[in-house]
Amino acid sequence: MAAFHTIPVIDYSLSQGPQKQLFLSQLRHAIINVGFLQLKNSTVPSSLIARVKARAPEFFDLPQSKKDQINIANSPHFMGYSGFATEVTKGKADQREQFDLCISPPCQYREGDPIYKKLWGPAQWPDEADLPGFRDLMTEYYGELLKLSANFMRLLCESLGLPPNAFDPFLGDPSQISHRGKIAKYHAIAPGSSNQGVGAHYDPDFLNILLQVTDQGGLQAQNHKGEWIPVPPLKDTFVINIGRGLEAVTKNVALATSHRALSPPKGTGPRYSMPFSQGLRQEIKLSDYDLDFPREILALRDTRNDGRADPASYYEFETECGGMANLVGRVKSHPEVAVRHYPELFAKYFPDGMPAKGSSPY
Ligand SMILES: O=C(O)CCC(=O)C(=O)O
Ligand SMILES: [Fe+2]
Repeated sequence: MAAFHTIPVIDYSLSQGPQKQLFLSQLRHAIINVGFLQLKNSTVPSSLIARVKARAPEFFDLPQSKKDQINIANSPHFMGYSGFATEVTKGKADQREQFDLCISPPCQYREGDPIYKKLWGPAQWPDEADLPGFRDLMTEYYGELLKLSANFMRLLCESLGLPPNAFDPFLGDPSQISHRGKIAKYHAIAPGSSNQGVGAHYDPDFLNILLQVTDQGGLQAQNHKGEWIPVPPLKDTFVINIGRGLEAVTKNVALATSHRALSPPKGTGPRYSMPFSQGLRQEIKLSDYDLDFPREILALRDTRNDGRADPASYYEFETECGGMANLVGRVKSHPEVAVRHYPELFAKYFPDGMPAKGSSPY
């Protein structure tokens, strides 16, 4: 299979009518050979997308003291504000600020439970008086994304020759699953400084649905030859990409693809984006499942060029249950949270203590 040079744009509305088979074949190609796609005409109303885009930047305009009050380090659930350039990817600081938020059931961890049960719990929200209506708007938006991702998962199964409900064991009761969203602000490149908005990485979970809030571009996906292919912002369109969890459970049929975001060029203003990651049951060990793919689907996987230009960062999905794999991923990227709330994991993954600002062994 030739390396991809564009990101497929797929029309969700085709899946709801007589052209469903065309939709499924386009989806199959994107999932097996690219690992990225852009979904247009989804079920998320464009008026809602417009309101979310208009308000997402407001969080970052709060006074620094207000943002610091809901710092991510307060939260065992890794929810809240991460200051500029505090997150590190592949040893280098990402030139972005972030606000991690979610819709989540209450924290279910009880004394004696596995530690990963602590990972899920409520977001830290800014005061209602500071951003009136912001929390309700984001809650409405994530509710719509959840509906979309549930339907999209069923279509994804069908595109790979599986029954539409093949992923139900991983997804469980939707009201008991926590999903992670975030708003990221990429600052324009300062003279002489790095243009790493977020460094090359694979996403951990099942499915990631990203809204590019502003129009500068900068998101790129890497093909197997190592070339960086732009994922341009398109109106009312979501970027969807496969995570390492879904790759693991499909025995590599679905492809997780390395990607990165470059900082916006000086003079174009900050770039904002909103990644969302679909959660999955914490107790489940993905490698215990053997999905029954038709032979022709496995043949598509086996004839794909599987060389990876970017060595896959390891997410423990092959050896640990989903909750632990996710927790370890969060610990590695947020040692400031781990040192306070997960001291044993911190000691295991950071035996030399807290890394200097702007550096990390991962
Ligand atoms: O902001 C973007 O365009 C990409 C963000 C991303 O890949 C991530 O946060 O995992
Ligand atoms: Fe990502």
